[in-house]
Amino acid sequence: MRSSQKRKRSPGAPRRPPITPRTYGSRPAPTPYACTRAFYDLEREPSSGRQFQTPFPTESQPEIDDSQNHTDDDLNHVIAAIDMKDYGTVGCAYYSAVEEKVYILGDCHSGETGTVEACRPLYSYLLELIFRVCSTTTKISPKRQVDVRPSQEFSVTNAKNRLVTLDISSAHEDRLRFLVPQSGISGPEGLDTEDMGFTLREGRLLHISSSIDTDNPVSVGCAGAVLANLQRRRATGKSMDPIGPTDQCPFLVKHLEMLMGSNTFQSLQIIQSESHPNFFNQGPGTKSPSSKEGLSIFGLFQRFANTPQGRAKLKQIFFRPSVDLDIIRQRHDFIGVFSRPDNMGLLEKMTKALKHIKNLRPVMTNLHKGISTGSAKITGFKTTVWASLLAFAFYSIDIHDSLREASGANLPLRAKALQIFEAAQLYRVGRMIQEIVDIDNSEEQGRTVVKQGLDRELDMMKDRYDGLNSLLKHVAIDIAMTIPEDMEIDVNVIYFPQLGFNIAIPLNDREQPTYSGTDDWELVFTTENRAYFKDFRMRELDEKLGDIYGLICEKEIEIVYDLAQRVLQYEDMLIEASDVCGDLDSLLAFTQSASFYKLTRPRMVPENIIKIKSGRHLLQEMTVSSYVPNDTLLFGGREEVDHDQAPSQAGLAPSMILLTGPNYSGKSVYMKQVALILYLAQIGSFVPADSAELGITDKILTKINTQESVSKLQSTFMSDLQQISLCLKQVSGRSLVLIDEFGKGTDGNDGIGLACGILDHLLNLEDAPKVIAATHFHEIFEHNFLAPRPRLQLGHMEVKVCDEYREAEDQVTYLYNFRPGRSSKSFGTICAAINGIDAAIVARADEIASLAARGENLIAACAILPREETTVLRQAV
Ligand SMILES: Nc1ncnc2c1ncn2[C@@H]1O[C@H](COP(=O)(O)OP(=O)(O)OP(=O)(O)O)[C@@H](O)[C@H]1O
Repeated sequence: MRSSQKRKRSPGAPRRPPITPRTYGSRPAPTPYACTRAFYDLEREPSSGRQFQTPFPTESQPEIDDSQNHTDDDLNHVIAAIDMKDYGTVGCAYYSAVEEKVYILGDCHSGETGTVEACRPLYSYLLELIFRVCSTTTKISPKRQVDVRPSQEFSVTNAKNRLVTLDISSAHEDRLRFLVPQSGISGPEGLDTEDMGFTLREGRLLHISSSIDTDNPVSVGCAGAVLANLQRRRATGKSMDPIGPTDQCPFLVKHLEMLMGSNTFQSLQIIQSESHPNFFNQGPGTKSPSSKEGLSIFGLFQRFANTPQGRAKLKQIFFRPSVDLDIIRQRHDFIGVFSRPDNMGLLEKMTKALKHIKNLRPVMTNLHKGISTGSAKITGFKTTVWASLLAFAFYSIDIHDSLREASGANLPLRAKALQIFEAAQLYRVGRMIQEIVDIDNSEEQGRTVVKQGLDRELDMMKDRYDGLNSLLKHVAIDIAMTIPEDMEIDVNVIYFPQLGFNIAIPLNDREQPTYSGTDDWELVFTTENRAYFKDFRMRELDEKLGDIYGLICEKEIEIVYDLAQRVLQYEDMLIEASDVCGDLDSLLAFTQSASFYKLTRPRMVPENIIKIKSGRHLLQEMTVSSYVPNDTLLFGGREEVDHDQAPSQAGLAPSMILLTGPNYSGKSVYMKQVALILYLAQIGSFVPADSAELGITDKILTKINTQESVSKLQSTFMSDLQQISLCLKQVSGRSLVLIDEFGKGTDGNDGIGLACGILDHLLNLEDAPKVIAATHFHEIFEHNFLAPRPRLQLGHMEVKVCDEYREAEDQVTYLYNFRPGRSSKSFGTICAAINGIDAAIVARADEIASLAARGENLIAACAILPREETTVLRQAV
């Protein structure tokens, strides 16, 4: 607080002193997780009754003396490694000793970025998942042991080094030598791989890439950590029995399997993060390069989520489509209920309320921190804490009331939310805060201010403090009067908490006070441009009022601390309520999307079927003026099919649609549209179609859109092969496989052969997956490489062709209708013309294509020189 006086001038307005925050309370901040990396050793109950011992040295348990022989207990081990990168991606891999197999999960995203805390549910989810898998396969309940390992064990480079040393990677070594020939070396048979210009390591790495998707760096790092652990165990095993046969050594790895990959997410544009256009745009404290959601299906839905926890939940749902019919139906029911016209008002009320709701997890952490530390920043936070809590209580009551009112709602989530909101005592928490905290003043002053009328003593102190303004003004005038009249000096009287009252006099050019007062003035301290003195008046004020500000703060801290303790009694319930707001928000986002994008409820059925009427592609339909919807019918598996369901061709029960059609006719869009409809249905959303009848699909496997990257070792064709190899390894009768133009990156005959081989294999599987494939290899049909069969349906995307297309403006009209049967042409040259390729080049391409079609000698034809060149040559001769 300060009062300023200039000699012979009117006094300036006094102002309050800056707030000095203080530390108060003694409650320690919650300890964050000690680390982000952990091992989980899940050992099933030993059959011999031997005591469980951890192979890892931990504080509580010394390293075991594993001097006993390896028994069946070794086979009971499942070793899982989990890691989180600081931008919210969790990876996981585990080893099953009984199967001698390492499973690698695809990288998962917590939905929230930046904190270990945010990933906690995902950690637990993954762990529970593994735990459940282990228990159900053996029907024995596992025990767990956790160990924390150094980060180097989780590095991707180390992981790759370990993966290439596995026996499985060397199985095809004899073939690897032909994969990457060095330029200039032709690569005759018998040459060593190193002679061929690529190392054995690279070759093995390529082979490994056909089993696992190395675009999941966190999970691949975890696999490395699991392998490191197994290596240590084997070392112990060898030391026990140094001459024992190695194949009897436990903890061998003979198989690798990737459980889910990121490829499908990218190729279907489900979730796509784009790097921030400004690479250096990384705000303070940002731990990773910033990214934003690009054009994606998730982006279309995310815009309807209002809370941070709702957005996080939505992302989790998008990353984890369900195969549980009950879960899917419950979500569909929820959307159905809140899409009803009589519930529209409630939907609006809830979404409005959700806009004011914050995620209480960080709010509660700040409440703890504010109580234990109380730096200036934290004091600022506290204001937000109370405002957020009050808003939460207030608006959650609105949501609670709307849920209660909702008609026709027999929904588990509604029941759960009502129960949680009631248990959270929202009224009580809200009233407590409202009675004590002066929210407006707190925000203005950047600290928690207690309301007037709550504590008499505090009110009196505040009155006295407020009266200081006029008191300081008068004192400043008094002092100014004692300064000689010829000196024009600014005199201020300033109150600093802890330092008390001081006279402030400006410094001159020589950094000396412009006035030093009378004998009783004592210089206390100087700053850059002022000197501060105490005289008898200041000492008197110090004595009478000096502690007042400190006393006010202390009293307020006491009251607020007490309030915080009372609120923290409801912490768990409030956090649950905040989480359930996220659940509601995510499903309400689905509900709003359903009405905004005109989605309909799919009928989820137990049969292995995809039956879509007038399906659409959500992203594509936004980019074209009029989108043409299409139907789809596919049956997977081996079960008997109700042939009435099939289209006009009686008895046809296709598990595969093989699409042909000109370039640009909509083949890729069609196949992606089917996959997306299925995907949306299985995350619990309504779908873009007039109607859809869908059976549960366990995986969507894709060979679409090769992503070329300089950081990748593979060529385009190799990458295609690896994608298809991953598909074939993971496919089941319940899967949907999309194959877009496989085999185009190599010699035509090889490509056709490989494509036919793969399609034939998929059709012949007893438990056949549902497949949509697109190809430009018309030779497949012309030479009958794929025998017709009921499981195979040929289809094409319709186009209207003008015979004299060279002259006509619109040579090909794309109708984008899916039609049964095959198309005979690719119209590649017309596409080239449409896309701006020079007319002369297109004409020449047409000429060569028609010669080839007539079976004429292309060499002779190409040897004919153009007329101008012939003339020039004649003249030269
Ligand atoms: N059903 C549709 N309705 C309207 N426009 C469509 C439809 N399907 C596709 N398109 C348009 O056609 C374009 C090309 O589609 P798509 O990439 O699927 O063709 P394609 O047959 O796979 O081509 P290519 O064989 O060259 O890969 C799309 O970008 C879109 O603009």
